Amino acid sequence: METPSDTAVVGPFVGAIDEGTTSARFIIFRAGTDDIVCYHQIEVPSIFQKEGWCEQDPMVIVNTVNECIAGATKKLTSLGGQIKDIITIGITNQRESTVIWDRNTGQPLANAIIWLDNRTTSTVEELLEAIPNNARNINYLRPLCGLPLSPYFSGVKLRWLRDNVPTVKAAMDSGVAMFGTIDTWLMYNLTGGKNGGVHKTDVTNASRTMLMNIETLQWDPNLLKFFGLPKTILPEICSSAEFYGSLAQGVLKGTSITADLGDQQAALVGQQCLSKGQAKATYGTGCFLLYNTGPSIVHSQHGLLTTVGYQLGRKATPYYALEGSVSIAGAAFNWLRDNIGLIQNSGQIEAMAATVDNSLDVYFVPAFNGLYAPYWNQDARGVICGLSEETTSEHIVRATLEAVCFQVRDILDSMHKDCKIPLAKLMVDGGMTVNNLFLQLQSDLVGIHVLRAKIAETTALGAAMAAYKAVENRYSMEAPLSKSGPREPVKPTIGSTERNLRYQKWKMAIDRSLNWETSTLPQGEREAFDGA
Ligand SMILES: Nc1ncnc2c1ncn2[C@@H]1O[C@H](COP(=O)(O)OP(=O)(O)O)[C@@H](O)[C@H]1O
Ligand SMILES: O=P(O)(O)OC[C@H](O)CO
Repeated sequence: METPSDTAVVGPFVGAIDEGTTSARFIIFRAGTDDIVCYHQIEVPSIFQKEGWCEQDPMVIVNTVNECIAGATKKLTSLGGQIKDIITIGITNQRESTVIWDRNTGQPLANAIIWLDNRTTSTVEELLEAIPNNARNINYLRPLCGLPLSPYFSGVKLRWLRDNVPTVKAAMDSGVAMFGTIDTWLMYNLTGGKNGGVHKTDVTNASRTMLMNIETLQWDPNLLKFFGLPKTILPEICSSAEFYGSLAQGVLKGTSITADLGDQQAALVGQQCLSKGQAKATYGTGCFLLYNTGPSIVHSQHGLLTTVGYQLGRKATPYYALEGSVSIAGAAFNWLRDNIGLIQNSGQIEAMAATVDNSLDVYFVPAFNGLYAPYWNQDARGVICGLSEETTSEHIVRATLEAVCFQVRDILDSMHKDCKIPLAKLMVDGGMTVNNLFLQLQSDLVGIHVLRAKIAETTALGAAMAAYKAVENRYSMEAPLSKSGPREPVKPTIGSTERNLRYQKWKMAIDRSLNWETSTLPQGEREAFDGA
């Protein structure tokens, strides 16, 4: 007869903290495998103080992660597992979101400015004005950091904090300010906070700040000068897989942290896109497509980001990626639910969209906070075009799914132009990929094989794999994972003529959304409008 000890889960285990935009989770994997033993997940609320602003409370983020650790380890114990068998943990996080705190008190000086936050459009304008020869070129810093000037990145958010929050400016001037992306903030707190907490980040997160030189992988004095930021606030840049520090308290006191990666890069690792030419797309709040360019830095000529993919060890070769970032993907459905009331929950989306054969020529560009790749147009705003008397809610829901697919086509076209080799298949993961119709539309509208990940938690898996690699040298990241056997590709069912016609219409919709915020009416019409 089976006894409890026969069924108890057995270590070694590796833990992964995944601190995403909408929720935090702590997931416990069987070491070196993609077997999830247990996990605990809690939503993290965003604070919307003003139009275009998006913040989170840094202390709530830390407390939520600690609760997730407590919750998951409790479940591990109830399964008969031993907490001491968690041999190490990795951290993965929403990127670019910016925290600044006081090194004496360990307390935040402001709420975290979340990556989606659009308050810094005027900061971008001011920075553009500072570019020599009146060039106003958003790509001015690309050769140094691989990124265009955009409200998206941490350097711009930090500059806004310096210019608009007097206590931050004073703390920067007096040398007591510390800056971190969410990984750094969490690690500082988990390893002791003001009482000896480490101040570190990894190359993937640092590559999203606009402050790191993409070649040297060190903070760049010219970039710091451009943004007017002091070096004293910055964490040490480490590889993505090495010893960072040990937890200072709680049930995991003494456990080492041996990995740190931005969430999209962690998903690249978790999807085992570890060779040049492999790519993955993660569809959550936004959508992020990363294409592994190997050890070479490819500077995009077509609106993509050059970013660090991973560096799995202090002496390991850094791998780079081209990234296409879409700020609004699944978030468009949250808007349909919360602001418009067109759907009640995400479970309805597939069935509703499937009741119609097509979107009846409706095109929806959900450019709520401007358009990211490849347009980088912070003044774009959302449009729904092609409405007719026959248009129903179902057509709009279907057009919303298609909007994500077309945005991915925009990115893949740019990748093709930058890398010359068309992508044969795309690994996909994230919340939207439970939707089978969506995967079919993605395959149809791009003309590519789409392969869904077999485990949903590829991001956490990537962090766990990197953390294990740092403590177990013999572990091969390419080793087959039990759940990652051959995946059934979703293949295109429409031809290129239809695909290209639909894409031309999408481009027309994009034209209508670009520069909306700064568009002015012709003089006569403006006066008539003002007088109305
Ligand atoms: N069946 C579905 N069809 C389309 N979108 C979905 C579906 N289920 C969830 N989503 C979207 O996926 C997103 C959540 O995915 P998730 O990967 O958890 O996001 P994140 O990591 O950004 O928090 C939500 O924006 C939601 O609207
Ligand atoms: O938390 P996610 O999954 O929405 O990812 C956010 C990205 O890292 C932003 O760049």
